[in-house]
Amino acid sequence: MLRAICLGHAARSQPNHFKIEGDFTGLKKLFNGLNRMDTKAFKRSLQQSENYHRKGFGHAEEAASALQSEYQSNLIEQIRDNNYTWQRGDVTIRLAEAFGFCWGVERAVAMAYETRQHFPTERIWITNEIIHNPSVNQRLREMQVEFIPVEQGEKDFSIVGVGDVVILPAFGASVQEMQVLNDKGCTIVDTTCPWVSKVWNTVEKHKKKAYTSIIHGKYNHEETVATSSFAGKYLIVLNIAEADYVSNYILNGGKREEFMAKFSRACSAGFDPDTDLECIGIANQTTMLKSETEQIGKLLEHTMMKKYGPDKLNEHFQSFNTICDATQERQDAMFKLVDEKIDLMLVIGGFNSSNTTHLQEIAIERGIPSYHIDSASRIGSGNRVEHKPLHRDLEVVENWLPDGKIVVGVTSGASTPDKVVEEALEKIFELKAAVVV
Ligand SMILES: C/C(=C\COP(=O)(O)OP(=O)(O)O)CO
Ligand code: SF4
Repeated sequence: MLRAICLGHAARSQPNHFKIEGDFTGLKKLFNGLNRMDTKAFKRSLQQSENYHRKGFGHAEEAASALQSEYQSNLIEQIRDNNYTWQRGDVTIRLAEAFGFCWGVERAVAMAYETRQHFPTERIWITNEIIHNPSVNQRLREMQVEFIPVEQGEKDFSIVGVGDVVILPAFGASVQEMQVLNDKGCTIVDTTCPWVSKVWNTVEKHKKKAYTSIIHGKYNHEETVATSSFAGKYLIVLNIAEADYVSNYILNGGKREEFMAKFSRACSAGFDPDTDLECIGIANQTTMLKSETEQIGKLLEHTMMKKYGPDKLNEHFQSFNTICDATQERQDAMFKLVDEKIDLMLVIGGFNSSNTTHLQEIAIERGIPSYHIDSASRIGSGNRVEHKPLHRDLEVVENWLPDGKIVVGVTSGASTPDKVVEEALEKIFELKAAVVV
């Protein structure tokens, strides 16, 4: 119940001489709701527009065959059929049982190819990388799909003309970007993976109940930028350490300025940690480390239970697991692979690929020497590799392949074509053969 308390005669000359006391939650929810655009309604109306496409253009077969010839690999098919094992000379390859292109990536890239075929002469744009793989993005450039230019950190949409076609990548796009493109009257081809849209639905549910979405993800990752644009109040936590900091603030309070400095780029406008963490819902970027997402969910559930009591938990906490199946399968396969006797691990995928980086993390946690490369060109002659150690810049390592017989564990991220994996394996076979000579 709300109570208006008069602050007394002296305060009457001031505009707010009444202090409101009581349970503000309902009122705050109402203001937040009024302040924000109805993103759900916007999306629904966009989907009904004749300028909006998310189901391809009837060229699925041609697109599938282009993908097959450009990205598939016979060698990798053979290794799959040979119980994920291959031996040549001194090298035994052990391939993870789930790796490479996921369903959502194949779907998005195929749609981009279909778009080119369907609009052979129109100018086609993409709002950012379609997926985090350099060779696939390069292929789109070669097909004259242009990337929206970025000026001083801001995308410049003024370059897009009325009749142009704009592809939204597999990560999706922010609701503001969609609105700009829709207002311009462009043809929008939406390749957003449905698993990503599922996360948007989750934060919409939080928003409807005026819960703050706690998003486990990277605040500047394209998917999380899009997801947070559909949220009401939100706070993005990168890892368990940040979640722990938030939990501690909820339970014990803390320095507001320090909190705001820490999350300045990772929270919604006007976020107030003292009032916006009373009711929270959990969501996550689809490609985070599954175990960490679960840990964060449990930690915040316990936090809210401790603060409000078990019987009030449902009023203050909501959680839906939005890690996608492909991410789970690739991480589970990696956990299986690192249990084997492996001399070194090769992790192949874009350096900005979140799911690939998490595969690398699993190998490193087990103490296996692990090399993250984005293409076969990183493997040089003379037994050297240029790779990206976790959270560090590129490094060159000499003599990375040990002498004698070796077992190499191999995995690749959800955005890595099998062809790239094959090229890397061929380089390893070549190097080891040269060492023997
Ligand atoms: C498109 C997409 C996943 C495909 O792998 P990506 O490597 O492109 O993306 P991410 O792991 O999120 O950095 C978003 O779920
Ligand atoms: S990793 Fe998951 S969410 Fe991302 S594109 Fe693939 S299937 Fe979709």
